[in-house]
Amino acid sequence: MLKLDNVTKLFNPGTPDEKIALLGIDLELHSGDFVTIIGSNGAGKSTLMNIISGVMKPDLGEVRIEGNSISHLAEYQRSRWIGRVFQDPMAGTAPHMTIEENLAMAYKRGKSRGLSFGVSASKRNLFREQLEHLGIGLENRLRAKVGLLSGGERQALSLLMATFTQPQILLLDEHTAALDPSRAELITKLTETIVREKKLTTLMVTHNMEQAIRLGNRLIMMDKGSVILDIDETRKKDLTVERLLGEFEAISGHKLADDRMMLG
Ligand SMILES: Nc1ncnc2c1ncn2[C@@H]1O[C@H](COP(=O)(O)OP(=O)(O)OP(=O)(O)O)[C@@H](O)[C@H]1O
Repeated sequence: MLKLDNVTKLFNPGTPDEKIALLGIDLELHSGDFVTIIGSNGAGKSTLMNIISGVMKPDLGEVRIEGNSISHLAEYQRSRWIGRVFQDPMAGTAPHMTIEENLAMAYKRGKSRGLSFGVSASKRNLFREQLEHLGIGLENRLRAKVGLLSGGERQALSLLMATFTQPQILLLDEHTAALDPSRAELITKLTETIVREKKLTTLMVTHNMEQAIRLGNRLIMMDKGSVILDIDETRKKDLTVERLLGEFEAISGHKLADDRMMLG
């Protein structure tokens, strides 16, 4: 499904500020995999998400979907296959547009040119149906401006928009980190439901160890630009936060340093 071969990214190469953000990453996600990623500060998690989504190009290596290289494609060209939800609830939606206009925009993604952002009666019914499924009453506020929604409501809408057209890959970039605990839990539950129902292949960066262990069928730990631990479903079932931190320390030779780390 998604395959990264030898993906390497340096910032400021050849200068005293040179930073190796990713060092020869080989990673394969199979269809339906839900992989959580944790790692220390500056491990390369955001760079990895940016390279998969096309925000950045790698210096070396290839990104492939279903065997086809997408390395040469720009972010907007990849958006038909890749949905992304960011940490910042403001990032995934247009605040001055209404809920239905935002959904119309998401609906159009990856479709041929010429379709308008207009909202026909049949589209409105589809949007209402999808919003109802979120279970937070947004279906009654189709014409409300998105800027008026709470952070949790915007993240729920962002999640729906990112997955509306059934992307092949869903990237979740600490998407619950900016929310209070009850809203974060709501978005986590919605994520689980949407990923399960739409059978999405998902990569989720989180600073919440307990969440990383509980969600998904595979867990990856990164440190200094490399994947240092790749834990499958069977091993993940017996994992605890303590054991995970212990394994990290044994392999990396240092304690996990993460300013935003939450144990559970
Ligand atoms: N635009 C940039 N210019 C220079 N260096 C950068 C840039 N973006 C990232 N880096 C560096 O690349 C490395 C990887 O950064 P990245 O943001 O991918 O890590 P991260 O795992 O997401 O970290 P965190 O969890 O602390 O946000 C770090 O050393 C970082 O300082």
